[in-house]
Amino acid sequence: MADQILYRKAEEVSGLQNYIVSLTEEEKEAVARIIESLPALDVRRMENETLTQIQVAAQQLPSRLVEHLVRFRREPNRYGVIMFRNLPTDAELPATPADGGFPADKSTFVSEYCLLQFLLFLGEPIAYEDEKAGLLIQNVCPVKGQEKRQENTSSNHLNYHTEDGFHPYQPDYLSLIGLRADHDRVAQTLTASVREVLHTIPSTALTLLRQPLYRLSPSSSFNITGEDYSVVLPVLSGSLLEPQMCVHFSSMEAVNREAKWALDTLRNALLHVGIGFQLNPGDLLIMDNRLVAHARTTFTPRYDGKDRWLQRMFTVVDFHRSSFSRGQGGYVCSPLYVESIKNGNSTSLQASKPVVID
Ligand SMILES: O=C(O)CCC(=O)C(=O)O
Ligand SMILES: [Fe+2]
Repeated sequence: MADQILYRKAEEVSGLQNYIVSLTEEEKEAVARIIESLPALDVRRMENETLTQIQVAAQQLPSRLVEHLVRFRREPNRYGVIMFRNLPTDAELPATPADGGFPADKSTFVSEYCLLQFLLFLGEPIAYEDEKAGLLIQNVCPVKGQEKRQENTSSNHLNYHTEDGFHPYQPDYLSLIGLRADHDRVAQTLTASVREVLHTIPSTALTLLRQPLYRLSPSSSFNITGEDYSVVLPVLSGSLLEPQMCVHFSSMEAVNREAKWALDTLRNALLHVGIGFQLNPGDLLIMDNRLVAHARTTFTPRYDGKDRWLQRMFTVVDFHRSSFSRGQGGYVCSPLYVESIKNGNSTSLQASKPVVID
């Protein structure tokens, strides 16, 4: 069932305005000039050397923007998000990919370069072979026939979730850049931060939310083959006063009634602090995936090539932790595989296939 939609528009949340950074025309030109100096990108084969060149070039970004990124990484704000507006955009765009896949006919790379330049200040890029073909920069578009799915190819309400929270190497940061708005300009990406609600949650609920009492199944965007699988996790972890949160209001189930009560309490609290961001061309929203859950409101696609189109990229702060899964020099985690635990009734997801080095 879809969550009841309750949110304030980002422009109306006064404290958030410090973290909505609109580029001046000079800053926009400076970003565009850096991008012009960079070669054409092959998004399907991003070499380490290419990433290094992009990151070196990004050191020339206007210092105000760099300062915002550095501060966000060091001390995330209570909303767990930062947004940049008025970024340069691609002069021409091909049709919005009908299948949400790679747009082979996109011949300029302004949106990709904006994502990469900004996100490389927030860790190392990461992707997953079982999701969106392991693309580092993924396309988020409505797909015909998938309107009601709880994944980003849908257009009905998408419930709050932590991105890939079931994955051992889930993203620390998740970013979305707007290429095309929806026709009616109604789609809002919603965020809800644990830091906004923690003080409202009774301590009994907090204690339960810190226990591994929550079963989480991978999202349907992940092509994991095998039997039924899930992981059992706590919802809150880490610091008592500034915990991390992992939730999913479609694919997470509490294992008993008390745990369900605690999750419902958190869910209701989050539903009251939602913030809505409309992602127009040139808008970049960066979320700390450890602090915020995100969702999306309903919109109506026309499947006419001009539908809503976002691009998405993930980063992690500790890249080494996933090195076994990624193998040498790569940023794509190898497929998860499912291993039954015969003595319990459960299954568990294993980190990855071992990497074979010739
Ligand atoms: O469409 C959106 O605004 C967000 C979709 C989403 O949850 C995602 O791409 O991770
Ligand atoms: Fe998502």
